[in-house]
Order: sequence, then structure tokens, then C-alpha cells
Amino acid sequence: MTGRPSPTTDTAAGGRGTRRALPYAVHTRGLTKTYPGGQDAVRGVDLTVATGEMFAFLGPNGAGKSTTVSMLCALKRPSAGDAWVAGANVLTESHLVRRRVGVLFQHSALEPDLTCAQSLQLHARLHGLSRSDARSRTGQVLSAARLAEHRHARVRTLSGGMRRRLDIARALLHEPRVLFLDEPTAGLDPPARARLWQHLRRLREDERITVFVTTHYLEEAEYCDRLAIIDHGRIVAHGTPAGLKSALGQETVRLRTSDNRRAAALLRTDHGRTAFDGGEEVTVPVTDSAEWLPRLCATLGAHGIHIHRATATVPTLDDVFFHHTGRPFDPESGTP
Ligand SMILES: Nc1ncnc2c1ncn2[C@@H]1O[C@H](COP(=O)(O)OP(=O)(O)OP(=O)(O)O)[C@@H](O)[C@H]1O
Repeated sequence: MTGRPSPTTDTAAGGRGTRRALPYAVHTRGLTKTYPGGQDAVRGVDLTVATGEMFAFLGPNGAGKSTTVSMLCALKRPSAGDAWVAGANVLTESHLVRRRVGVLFQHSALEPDLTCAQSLQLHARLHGLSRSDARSRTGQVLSAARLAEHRHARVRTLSGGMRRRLDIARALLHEPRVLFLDEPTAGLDPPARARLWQHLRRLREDERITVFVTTHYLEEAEYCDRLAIIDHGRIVAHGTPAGLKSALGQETVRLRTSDNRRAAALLRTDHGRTAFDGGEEVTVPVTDSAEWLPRLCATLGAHGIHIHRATATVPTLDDVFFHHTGRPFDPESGTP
């Protein structure tokens, strides 16, 4: 890979004042990671994330999200392929990559017994900031995190959501260009998750950074400009949430019947539809539910299957996942 021109070539030295507008914050080609022992965690990932985007990397547990993030942050070495992040190559310019990215992993890196300000100043010093710069940058990131009034509170006394905001503040201390967050909402209740997303959107505007978030919550991917779905180490779909859904050109008919298993089998054989028995209901992707709903119900009625409930819905990201993988999205199901 050495010597190949980077699609995000950046000759600026770094630092906010000298940043150049790069077309891509992240660009990968055939990015691959095979762990010792033969575990193929990431299998030839091609990905582009535009500068300034809020990007979601969606996949079930074990799909390869954390491994990809680690390679993009130059913390794990790819087994094959190329990747550039914020204009630097992860293999040949790993020191630049590490300087230009902020990363938040699932476990907090903060010292529970220090105060918020002490902990951040310590990390700022670890990034090489002078004592006075560390103090002033700590003040800035605490304000951006809406935690200025908690600066003297001990880290362990913060709520889960506040702690995550403080973790994000820590990742922003050295003014990264790309912020990677690995499942930032894990362990938070739904209202705290919604507040954290609001916070991320505000930060993206205020700090003018690219935000790359991994998640296994389908609804969180909806908050992003674009997303990629990873499954068993491969990208199965990428695009805007609306684009991915409309590309299906489908609505979903949902039927609760007296015999879902038989109903799904009948719709497959009689109508050639992809009918899935999800236990509670049968789902059938169709192009026009107004046309298909009566036809499907008539077929089931003719075979003596009673319909308790029939509804039609526009596509969801769940449907997108199903379309590309042939199975419903289950956060726990990704391990090869
Ligand atoms: N250090 C390692 N050695 C061997 N296998 C690993 C290692 N780290 C991860 N794996 C395996 O690689 C695959 C991808 O793991 P990874 O953690 O990247 O997935 P993930 O999508 O981030 O999952 P989660 O949502 O559970 O964090 C899994 O099968 C996992 O068991």
C-alpha cells in the first residue's frame, strides 16, 4: 500500500487552523482482519465516509464493528486491505491517524475517583498539552459536554448519560477530525440514549467533526446521514436511511393468523412471495400493499386459515437487513 496516492491526501500539518476540506474522512478498500486462530472478523470491507458526516456502522454482536473501528484508529493492524482516515494511512501513517481521531470504546477510560476536571486535565497532559492548554481545553470540552457545573464532581458520582458525555469530552481533548464511538449508548435507558444522540448532533455542528458511530440499535442508525450494515464481517448495504428503505421498493404486509407457519408456506408456494414466519406474525414484502393485502388474505381464507390481524407498513431498517441477509435483525446473532 505504501506509495499509493491516498483518496484523502492531505498535506496540511494538522490542527484545527490548518485543516483542509477532505472529501472523505474514512476510505477503505478490502479492509480485512483475521485474528490468530483463524477468526475472520472483517472480510474485505469497502467503505467511504464523507467529511462532516454523521455515519452509523450498524450490525449485530460479533459482526466486526469494534474490530473495524480499531483498525481505523490504527489500534489494530489489518491483515489485508487499505484504509485512510482523515487523510492518513492506517498502516504507514498510524501516528498521524492516532493524532487525528478521537475514540470512545465501550468501557470508560476515566478515573472514577478524580473530579471531572482533574480526569480531563490528566488526559490532556497525556496528549502532550501544556499545563495551561490542558486547563483551557478542559474548560472548553466540559462546556461542550454541558458539564461545566459538574467540573468538581467526582466521576463516579455522575449518571450514566453524564458519564458518557464526559467520555466523549475526553475523546475531543486533542481536537480530533474524526470521532469514533463504539456503541456509545450501550447500557443507557431510552431517554438517556435520545439525549446522547441530541448531544452528538450538536457536537458535530459545534466541533465541525465527522462522527462514526457503531450501534446495534436499528433506530439509532436513523439519526445518521448515512449508514453501512455489517454482517459476519462483510458490508451488506450502505446508503442513507431513506435511500436504503426506498431502494427496497417495498411495503410489508404483516399477518397474524390461526396458523402462521402454514400461512407463510402457502404464501410462498401460491404467490411466490418471500413470506417469513416470525412466530408472532407472518411478514411479506410487497410492492403495493393495497393490491396485495386482499389477495394474500383471500388465499389464506380459501385454505381455512383465520386472519386475526392484517396490517401494512412502509419499510424499516429491519426490512433492509432482512432483504440483504435473508434473516431478521437480531442484535445477538452476528457471530460467525
Ligand atoms: N482479539 C480477538 N481474538 C480473536 N477473535 C476476536 C478478537 N476480537 C474479536 N474477535 C472475534 O471477531 C468477531 C468480530 O468481533 P467484534 O468485536 O469486532 O464485533 P462487534 O460487531 O463489535 O461485536 P459487539 O457488538 O459484540 O461489540 C467476533 O466473532 C469476535 O468473537
